[in-house]
Amino acid sequence: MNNDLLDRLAAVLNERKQADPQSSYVASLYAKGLDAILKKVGEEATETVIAAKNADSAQLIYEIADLWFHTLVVLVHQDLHPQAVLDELDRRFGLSGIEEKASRNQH
Ligand SMILES: N=c1c2ncn([C@@H]3O[C@H](COP(=O)(O)OP(=O)(O)OP(=O)(O)O)[C@@H](O)[C@H]3O)c2ncn1[C@@H]1O[C@H](COP(=O)(O)O)[C@@H](O)[C@H]1O
Repeated sequence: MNNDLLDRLAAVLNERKQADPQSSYVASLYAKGLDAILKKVGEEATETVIAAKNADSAQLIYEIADLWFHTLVVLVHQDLHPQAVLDELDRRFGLSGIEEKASRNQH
């Protein structure tokens, strides 16, 4: 998922806070509240586990897309931007030193 896609998706998810729940899936989730959104995250996580155990690659990609999507809905619902998660991953990657080792090996 590149940053541009995350930015555009986060902008749409924010806009849906003002949308009609009858016409938008995301607005309908917001209207149901945090517990309903978290229930979807749990369901998608379970479906991800099942797809992986079945070694079904296409289904696994589909379910992880659903899982990532619903975790993005949680972030935006909590007024957080997905960039904060990328920053945290970036920080951990930097701490691991893998980036430096890889660049050293190229020389
Ligand atoms: N990326 C997604 C996306 N991924 C998954 N989903 C929805 O997430 C749900 C996944 O639930 P399930 O797998 O349980 O399938 P389901 O049986 O249809 O779901 P339920 O009836 O149990 O809720 C489905 O209803 C999918 O349509 C998504 N809905 C919307 N988006 C994006 O969000 C944007 C805003 O969506 P709207 O709010 O609908 O305009 C869209 O432009 C899309 O880019």
